[in-house]
Amino acid sequence: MYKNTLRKAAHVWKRIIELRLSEQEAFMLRFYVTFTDLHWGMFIPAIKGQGTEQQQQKWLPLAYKMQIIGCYAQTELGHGSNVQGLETTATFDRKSDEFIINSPTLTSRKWWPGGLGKASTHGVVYARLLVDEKDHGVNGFIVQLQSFDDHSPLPGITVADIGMKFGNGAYKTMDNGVIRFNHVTREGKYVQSDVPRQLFYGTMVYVRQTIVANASCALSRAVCITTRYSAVRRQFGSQDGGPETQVIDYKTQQNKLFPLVATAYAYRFIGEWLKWLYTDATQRLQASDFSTLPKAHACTADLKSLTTSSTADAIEECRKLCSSHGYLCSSGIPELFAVYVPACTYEGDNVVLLLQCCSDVQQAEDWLNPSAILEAFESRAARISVACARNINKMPSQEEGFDELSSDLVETAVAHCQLIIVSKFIQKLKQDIPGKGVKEQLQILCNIYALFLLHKHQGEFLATGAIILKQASLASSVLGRYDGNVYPNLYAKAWEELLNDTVVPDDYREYIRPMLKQQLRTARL
Ligand SMILES: Cc1cc2nc3c(=O)[nH]c(=O)nc-3n(C[C@H](O)[C@H](O)[C@H](O)COP(=O)(O)OP(=O)(O)OC[C@H]3O[C@@H](n4cnc5c(N)ncnc54)[C@H](O)[C@@H]3O)c2cc1C
Repeated sequence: MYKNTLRKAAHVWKRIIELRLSEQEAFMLRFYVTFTDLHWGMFIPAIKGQGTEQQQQKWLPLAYKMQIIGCYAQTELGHGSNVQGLETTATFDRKSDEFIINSPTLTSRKWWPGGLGKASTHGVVYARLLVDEKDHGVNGFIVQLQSFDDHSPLPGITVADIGMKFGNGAYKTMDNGVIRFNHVTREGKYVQSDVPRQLFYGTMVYVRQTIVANASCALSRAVCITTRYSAVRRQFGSQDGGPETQVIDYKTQQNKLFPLVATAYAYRFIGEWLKWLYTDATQRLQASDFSTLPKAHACTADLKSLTTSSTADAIEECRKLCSSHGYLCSSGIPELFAVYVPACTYEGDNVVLLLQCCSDVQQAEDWLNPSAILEAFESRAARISVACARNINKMPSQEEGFDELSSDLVETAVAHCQLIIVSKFIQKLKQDIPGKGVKEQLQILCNIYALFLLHKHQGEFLATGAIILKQASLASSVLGRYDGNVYPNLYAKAWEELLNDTVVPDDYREYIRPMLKQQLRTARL
């Protein structure tokens, strides 16, 4: 799969040059090829957004012509969301006038950057800048990773692919990588950057607004597949040998599908608005006006979180709406889901982003009181049931009422079942439960369950902004080890990856080298 991606990337690049495509046209063509995603999607924007003029003049022409391939190396084995916790160091050595890049611990090794494992020759590496033992915090450094002669890692660098990922193809076609720097040096002179700190946020705003736009694309594909199939699929309802009912005519199907179709449109418009917001903020930045940047930053972070979470859920919902056939890879939905779902994690974990943007959201403490939980579930179930019953009574007959309001009935049933489960859980906790500490743990689990539902159906509850983490299955996983020895095992497991049998990918000579070595005079880029 990786070889095939390299082949496609090389071909796409050839066509971009032959057809003399503009940046926008080239973007559309590359959209379907993941291997160079990070080069164009993060490496170049990081240099454009954070580099000094001198740095841009040096690196951008090389990057635009793909004479270097870059990645964005921020996340480490031990830290993702907490960027301030990064451990990689860049120590300025006055004697040699160099930065020495080092991974002092196992957890400091870069872990995840797309394109790092095999393809990239360079990376924007985020590291703590140490000058005369003073820590200047996390800064970006352009570091050469592979030799231009044979693509082997430069001295002091250990680099590999991190291993198989979720899905059938999806991100398995990308060499997300791990890298260890052992006192790596490069020539360079330390110059205090004159680029305003705020521009760092400008890069994030750019990347996140493209993610929001992509949410609409992914969701549109899912609802398009589902809507067409729902019109073709027929189940039940045949009268006198006539055709069965199209499943799109069932209210329950409509109730789930139509809001998703509407959402795809809503996301498209919000994506366009964010693009405008970004362009406006960029123009102002050029005039050293930073006034709109905080708003643009908050909006893109918040909307990135909201749109990617709901799109991932929506694609899965579409799979269910296509039922068994949606589970087949040939439906296109499983692959779409596998490609899409990490958007909830990369460029900022969605929960963490929401926490950043909604600091005034109410806390969950009040809901830890069982009677408050029960009251809320009871009143919600009662309100929905009464409303539903009233609406059914307004119909000419009960049968027609049940048919027309089937979605409401499903909602009522769900609310009622959830009330039963929560109340039984609470009831159980009033009894004696043997085993030291077992009751306390069950109490926590009960709260988690109830608060998860409160959060999921917050529109119905008019509830709080409490955030609940879903529990993942931990069985036979390097993450869920009984001994907690996660990092060494995660790290060791990566080296079992087939792609890591050779340091330089087998296909380097065929695809990467020709791309890096070519002279691209005809390109408009
Ligand atoms: C497909 C893919 C591609 C990627 N590409 C790149 C790349 O090119 N370059 C790169 O540098 N990185 C990349 N990443 C890494 C990505 O940026 C990180 O995964 C992301 O920042 C989240 O960090 P983490 O995975 O370490 O999660 P963690 O931060 O460890 O989060 C674990 C859990 O803790 C929760 N949590 C964390 N902090 C808080 C808090 N303060 N309050 C409440 N809950 C919290 C989170 O919500 C989450 O549920 C990629 C990841 C993926 C999946």
